[in-house]
Amino acid sequence: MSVVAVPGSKSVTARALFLAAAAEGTTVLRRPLLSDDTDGFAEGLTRLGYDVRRDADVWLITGRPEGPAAAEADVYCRDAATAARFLPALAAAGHGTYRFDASAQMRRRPVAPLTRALRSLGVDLTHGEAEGHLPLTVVADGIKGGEIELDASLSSQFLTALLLTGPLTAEGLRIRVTGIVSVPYVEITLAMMRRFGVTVARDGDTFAVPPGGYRATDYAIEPDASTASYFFAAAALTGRTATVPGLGADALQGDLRFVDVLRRMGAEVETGPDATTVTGTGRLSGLTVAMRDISDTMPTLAAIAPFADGPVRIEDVYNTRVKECDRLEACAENLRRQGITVETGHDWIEIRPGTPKPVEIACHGDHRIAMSFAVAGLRTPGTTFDDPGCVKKTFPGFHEFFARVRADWGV
Ligand SMILES: O=C(O)C1=C[C@@H](OP(=O)(O)O)[C@@H](O)[C@H](O)C1
Ligand SMILES: C=C(OP(=O)(O)O)C(=O)O
Repeated sequence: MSVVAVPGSKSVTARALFLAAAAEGTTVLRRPLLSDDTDGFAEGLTRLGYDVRRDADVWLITGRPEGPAAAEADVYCRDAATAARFLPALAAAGHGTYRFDASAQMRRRPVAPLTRALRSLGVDLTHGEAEGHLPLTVVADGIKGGEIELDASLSSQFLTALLLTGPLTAEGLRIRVTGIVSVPYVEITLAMMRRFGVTVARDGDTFAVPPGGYRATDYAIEPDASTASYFFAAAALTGRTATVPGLGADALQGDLRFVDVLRRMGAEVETGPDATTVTGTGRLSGLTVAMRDISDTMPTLAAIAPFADGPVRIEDVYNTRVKECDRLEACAENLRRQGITVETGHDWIEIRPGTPKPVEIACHGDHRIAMSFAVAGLRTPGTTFDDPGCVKKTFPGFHEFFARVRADWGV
C-alpha cells in the first residue's frame, strides 16, 4: 500500500488565480500547484499589475474587479494554454494595452474561436504574426457584454475564459456553444465561480453569466487528477496499491474518472469520501473507450496499452492533436519505436498487445508523453527520455517523486 500525495491541480490553480484577481478583496489560496504553468500564470497576473504574494503553500491575491492595474504590459505565457487563453480575456475587461506571447509550442496552438468571440464583443484585438495564434495584443477599454456564439470543439478553455470573464463585463454575457470537448473542465469552472460568488444559469447549450459578484475567499486547491493517473496506472501495471488522498467522491476534476477505465481493464478501485485507491490485480484487459471528456489521460492509457491482453482502442480524442504536441501521433511514434503495432485515425488510436523494447522516448516537449512512458517504463527497464525536464509544465519533481514511489513498492 502506498499513499501517493500528488501536487495541486493545474486547472484549479489557474482558475483560482483568475477568480482571485477578479474578486473584491484578498483571496487566500492554499496548496496551489508549483509548476511552470502556474508560475507563468501568477507571473502574468503580476505583470498586469495585480498584487500576488506567494509563499510556498499559501498565495495571497488582492483582486481588482475593475481590471489590471498596469496601463501597459507584456505577458509571456510560456507553454501554458490556461494562461494564453484565460489572461487575454481577463485583460480585455480592463483598460490598457496588453501584449501576450508564448513559447513556440503554445504559439502553434489555436486561440481563434476565443479571439473571434472577444472581437465580436467589441474588443480591439490583433494577432501579431499568424491570425488565430499568439502573439496578440489587446487594447482594452472594458467589455459591455451581450450575446455571443462560440465553437469550443477544439478546446473548452475558450468557453472557460469567457465564463470567467462574464462577471467583469458591464451587462453580463450570454454564450451559445456550438460544439464542445472536455466538458468536465467547464464544470470545474462553474463550480469554482460559485465558490467566488457567481452562479451561471445554464439552459442547454446557452450559458448566462450575470455581471459583477465575485468575492474573495479562502480556497484549498485539490490534488491534480491528471497527475494522479500516472500513479493509478502504475499500480494497475505492477499489481501494487496507490492511494491518492484529497481526491475523493466530491473531487471537481473529471480526470479522476480515469480510474473507471482502469476498473474496466481489471484493476480494483475504491473511491472514498477523501481519497481514491487503485490496486493492480495482475489482469489488464483490452477495451474500447471514448476519452473526449478526459483526454489528458489518453497518453497514460496509450503508454500502458501494450501490456493489456487485447487491443486497446481509444476514440473521440481529436483535440489531443492540438495539445503540447500532436499526442495521437507522439504516442503512436513512441509505441512503434518500441516495436508495438499501432494504428491511428482522425480522432482515434488502436494499440495491439506486445512487449515494448527499451528505447529513448521522444517527448516532443510534452510533460504527459514523458510521464506516461515513465509509467510504462516500470515494465520496460532501460527506457530513457530525450527531454525528461519537460515534466516541469505540471510536475517539476516528477522523476524524483516517481523514484520514491517505485522504491516504496519495490519495483
Ligand atoms: O481548462 C483547463 O484547465 C483544461 C482543459 C483541457 O483542455 P481542452 O479544453 O483544450 O481539451 C485540458 O486538456 C487542459 O489540460 C486543462
Ligand atoms: C493540455 C494540457 O495543458 P494546457 O492545455 O493547459 O496547456 C495538459 O496539461 O495536458
